[in-house]
Amino acid sequence: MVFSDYVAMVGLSPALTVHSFWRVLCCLFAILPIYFIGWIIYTLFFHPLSHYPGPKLAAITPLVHILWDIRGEQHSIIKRLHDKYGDVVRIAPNALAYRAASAWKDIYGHRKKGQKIFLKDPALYTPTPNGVNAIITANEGDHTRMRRLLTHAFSNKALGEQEEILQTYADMLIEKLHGLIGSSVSVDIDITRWFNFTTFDLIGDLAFGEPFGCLSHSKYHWWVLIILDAVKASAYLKIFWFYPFLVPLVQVLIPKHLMEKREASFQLSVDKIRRRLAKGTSRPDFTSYILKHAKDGKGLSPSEIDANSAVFVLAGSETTAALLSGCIYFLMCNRDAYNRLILEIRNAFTKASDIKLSALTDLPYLNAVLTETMRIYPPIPSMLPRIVPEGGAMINDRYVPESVSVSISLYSAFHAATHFKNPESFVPERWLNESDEYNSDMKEAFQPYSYGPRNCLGQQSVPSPSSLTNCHISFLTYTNKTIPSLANAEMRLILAKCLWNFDLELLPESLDWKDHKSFSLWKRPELWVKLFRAGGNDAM
Ligand code: HEM
Repeated sequence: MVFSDYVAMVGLSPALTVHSFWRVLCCLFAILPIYFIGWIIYTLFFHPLSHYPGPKLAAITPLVHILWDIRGEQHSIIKRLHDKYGDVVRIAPNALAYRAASAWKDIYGHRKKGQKIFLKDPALYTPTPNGVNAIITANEGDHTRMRRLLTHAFSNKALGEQEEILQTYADMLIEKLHGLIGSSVSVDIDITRWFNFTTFDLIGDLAFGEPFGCLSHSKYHWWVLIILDAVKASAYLKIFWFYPFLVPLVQVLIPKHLMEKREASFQLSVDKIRRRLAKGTSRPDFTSYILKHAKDGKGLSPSEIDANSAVFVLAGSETTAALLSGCIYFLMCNRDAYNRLILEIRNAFTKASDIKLSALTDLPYLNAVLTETMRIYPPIPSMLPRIVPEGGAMINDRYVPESVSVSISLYSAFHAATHFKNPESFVPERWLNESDEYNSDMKEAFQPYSYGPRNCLGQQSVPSPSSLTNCHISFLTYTNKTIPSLANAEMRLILAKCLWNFDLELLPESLDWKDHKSFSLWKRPELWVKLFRAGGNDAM
């Protein structure tokens, strides 16, 4: 409907109304700058966060930090800001980013009775494309129900039953890599793709009862290729949280291919989980645990099962694949660490079939290497924003008013010189008590799996259901040899088998590999290495 039609319809004199329309428009144009100037003065000088340091432009508009996200630079920019301004930085009109160790407990820790919890910031945690919340985005009540149910799939007992599945994919990887070398002395490979193949196939089997077929076909399944684009779409979706009036422009503002990939990746996981549910078998995958409560009313609804399965695949594959790639890169760049690890692994096992999960917990250097990789190259380098509850809260010994979005930046906290000596150096020894050199490291700042009731389910090991309500972790959890977990078990097994079977050398094209972008997860480029059969490289 054009303006004149509208005028005719409401029965106004066209001349008068056109005149009024222009007057209203002119007034609007006059008022807008006044509004914006007023907003800038308020947000910089009178807003409750105006005393927090940070870039002025970011304090005025959330668009600045959305731009950091969209450009994949959030992790490095926040680190630079912390180095410049200190442990807390205002990164948006209503958002603070922390790096202090105490903020873990203040923001993410378990609450005392009567204390309100910090809910996940809905600007980042959007429901899956079916509009349903999975465990990662669920509200408190639904989260407790889902976590209680799903925790059983990650118990020690479950892990024991799942070992066979883990071994199958680790062995398939080794067999494929041997096949690539064939009768040659060595082969040049992009090792990131092989780790991706393995962790996606493995988690596909655990979540859906069928792998993605990446290892068997030696190529990416389309789902794996688009998954990071699907995550990237979420960075764009944030714009609509801050500016809901832009929703009608969704088609214009978000690249169409990103939205399509988000939908397609979700639909594939729905198809796969439906196939798994139809089989109804009792193999020791996640679904069998979910199905145990299907009929007693305590279980997940079909759409919750869809949503959670998609989350499992993403949470459980990209993270471990990133860590393994990072681990190989830092070992290649630090030959002393590499040689020490090779020695530990090869001395521990005389034959490949001896490499069992239980035996791997006894290799301190292996665990120290994985932990140090997690520090220097955390698989989730970004922020995990939460909303300060009603009444406000003390964070890092300072009062923060309610409704403010607060987060730790994992990358920044783990790279802070105030927390770790030589933060940019790869030093697995800092996690072993061999000398006093790294005693001053503030290890409490290091929580790569997050902290408190919403920490990572995949790192959690649950001895008995009675301890479910008190499952917070300390950094000891993943260096402590007595506590395996799915994430640790998988990474130890794959890394140990690779290094027992092969020697590796970094190729020149990947020397600067570590400098890349992140979109909640890393956008890993190819990592080119020369692969030899163990002992087959005379130069080593
Ligand atoms: C190196 C490996 C891993 C790292 C560093 C990691 C890290 C994390 C982090 C930081 C969170 C908190 C996310 C948030 O607050 O938004 C999380 C949550 C989660 N992770 Fe992991 N993760 C890893 C592996 C896994 C694996 C193998 C699985 C298995 C499927 C898994 C499943 C989950 C689930 C289900 C959640 C949501 C838990 C909840 O909200 O209660 N993760 N992970």
